[in-house]
Amino acid sequence: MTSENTQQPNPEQIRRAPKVLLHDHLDGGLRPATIVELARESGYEGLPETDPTALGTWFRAAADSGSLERYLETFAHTCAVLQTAQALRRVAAECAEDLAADGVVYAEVRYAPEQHLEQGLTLEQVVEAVNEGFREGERRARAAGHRVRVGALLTAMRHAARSLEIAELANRYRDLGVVGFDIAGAEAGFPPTRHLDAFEYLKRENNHFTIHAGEAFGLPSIWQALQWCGADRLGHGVRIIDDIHVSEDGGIKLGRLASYVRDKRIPLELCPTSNLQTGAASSYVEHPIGLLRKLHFRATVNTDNRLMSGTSMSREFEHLVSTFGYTLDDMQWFTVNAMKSAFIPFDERLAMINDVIKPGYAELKAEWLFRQTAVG
Ligand SMILES: O=c1[nH]cnc2c1ncn2[C@@H]1O[C@H](CO)[C@@H](O)[C@H]1O
Ligand SMILES: [Zn+2]
Repeated sequence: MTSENTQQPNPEQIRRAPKVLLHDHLDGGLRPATIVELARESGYEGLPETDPTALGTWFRAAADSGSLERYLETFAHTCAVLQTAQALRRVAAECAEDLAADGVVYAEVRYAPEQHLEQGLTLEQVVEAVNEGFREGERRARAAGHRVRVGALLTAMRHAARSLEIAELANRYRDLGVVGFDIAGAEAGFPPTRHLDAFEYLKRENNHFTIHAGEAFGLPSIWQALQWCGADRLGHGVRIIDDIHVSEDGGIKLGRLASYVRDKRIPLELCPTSNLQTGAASSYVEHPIGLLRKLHFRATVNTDNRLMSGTSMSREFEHLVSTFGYTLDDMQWFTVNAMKSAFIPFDERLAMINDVIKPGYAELKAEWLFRQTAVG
């Protein structure tokens, strides 16, 4: 007699399972049909395709380039149609709705306010429009029978010079819909220490931040993000694998940095599909998440960019379940890891774990007890 716990969840169970998402870009998750409509309304003529299905395919193919720099070029089109408060509100609302429909119960969604100023919005207007959109999306999700809570992370672009200003913005909107700060963009040539003043400011304010590090560039980037900048979490951090040595007899030795990351329970915001597109990993089976999970790193599963990567939280888990044979218990482990690592207060994280996540998995795990056996 085996219990359902040891079995792999099917796609429908994966979708219903409560999931927590820490690394998702607002400008990387638009619905293709919405991009087409927004481009038409705003007169943007640069779209490579105007049929939504073809456009979705174009984004996935263009992002599947083997290089982070080329992956990032595709964001020119999504940012181009996100220049008004109305567009930002709409896309944020749809984001919350889509996540909720996919079974996400808590999400931190990031975007760079400085990329939405081309038509005269102020930084504050950008943040307020996105916040209103998230609240609207949460309400619509609830009306459709789903519950989701979405917090915003404000991103500063690492090649630009506005990080202190964006950090101050994140601090001003703290407890008003913004839960933290991030830096993103091309990694090679733009070390996080360029933005030390922003990180030091946030630390003095007792605020939270994550840093994209260890995606396109390796250990020095992770080391700087943690030991110079003081990041609470690592955006990707997947290259920590370079400091984990597996010998031929299967023995495993962690270097000093990998030990630190594991010992200090530094959350890794892993994004498997995105990594395959940018060349940070070559296949799901070779993706470091398998080993990092075995070694009990604080690993979490994320989408990065649902549009460019043609993915969702459920799809990421489907790949992991079929590649590594993960069970509902593994899914719960990743989900609890993510909830523990969120930037909302401890009591709220604990309540999400105890009152939402664990009961949700218990319910799914108990289903086999009530299965119907054949009659006659
Ligand atoms: O995986 C990534 N690595 C680094 N930067 C990224 C990634 N995905 C998106 N962005 C960048 O973050 C900006 C704000 O959301 C996006 O416009 C994109 O340039
Ligand atoms: Zn990212």
